[in-house]
Amino acid sequence: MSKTRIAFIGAGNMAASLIGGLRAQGLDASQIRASDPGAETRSRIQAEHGIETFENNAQAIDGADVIVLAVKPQVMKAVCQSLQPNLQEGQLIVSIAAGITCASLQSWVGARPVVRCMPNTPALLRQGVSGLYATAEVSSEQRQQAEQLLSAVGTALWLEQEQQLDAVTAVSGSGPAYFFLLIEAMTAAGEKLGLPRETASQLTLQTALGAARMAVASDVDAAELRRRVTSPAGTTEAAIKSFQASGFEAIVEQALQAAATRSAELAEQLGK
Ligand SMILES: NC(=O)C1=CN([C@@H]2O[C@H](COP(=O)(O)OP(=O)(O)OC[C@H]3O[C@@H](n4cnc5c(N)ncnc54)[C@H](OP(=O)(O)O)[C@@H]3O)[C@@H](O)[C@H]2O)C=CC1
Ligand SMILES: O=C(O)[C@@H]1CCC=N1
Repeated sequence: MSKTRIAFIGAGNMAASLIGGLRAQGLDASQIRASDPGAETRSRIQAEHGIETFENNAQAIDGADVIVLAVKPQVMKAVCQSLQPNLQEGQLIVSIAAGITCASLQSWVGARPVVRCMPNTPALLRQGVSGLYATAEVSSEQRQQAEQLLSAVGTALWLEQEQQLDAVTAVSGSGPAYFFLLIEAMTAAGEKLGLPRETASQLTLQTALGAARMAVASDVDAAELRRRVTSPAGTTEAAIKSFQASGFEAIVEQALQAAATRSAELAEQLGK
């Protein structure tokens, strides 16, 4: 990574998280470029990270070793097709878009090395996790470059099958939103039980943080940690029984299935 030059196409939420992580890891601002149609977006990213920005995508990729496609899936085809004539030999394409397959990307940019990955927004705090899949054209040096890019913002896990990215998207790509939803719901319920909103919020947030840290640090699994909180005939047991009577596990399974199905649908709808 010491000399790798990286160009981001699209400088929105995820690109900003990744650029922040790379800069915090010590990558020089001169090694990173970004392009985006939004003048305000470009000014913000330039001011925050000191990198050069462009309105024109072709200018941003000139001389880059790695091109990170960080645009919405809906514009990916148009972006790839407009980049294609300007791509240079040996450039690695890394896509972070939900749903869009390597086959679609290669049909738009040519049979080039492509890594498809799915990061998540805690990348902003370098607490992200990503799944990565590489096409056969990707060299071992390029695999390392992609892994270092995603490792700069958290944990990077290689996948054997591209299809597994639908599941990664359902679990960790969209996952932060599920925890935020639980935080919202617990805070509101605490308030209904008579706590001031700010107190309910602090109790919920510190409990979420503490539980996640315990689960990560512990040598026993989450089910055992849960059992240790659950006294026989106590308060936790009452709450867990209520969750389970409402089909908690099935609700979670159905929600993740809906996300994975949507990921596959995006591939179908936007991949041609
Ligand atoms: N947000 C998340 O939690 C995650 C998102 N992803 C994936 O990351 C990708 C980006 O998502 P996110 O960062 O949230 O989206 P954002 O909308 O925040 O960022 C996308 C950026 O691309 C810009 N853009 C639009 N058209 C072009 C173009 N032709 N050339 C260059 N830039 C362009 C947009 O500008 P404008 O707004 O003006 O259109 C916007 O600034 C998506 O494909 C998503 O699936 C992956 C994992 C997690
Ligand atoms: O909701 C989405 O489609 C994107 C992909 C994963 C998280 N956000």
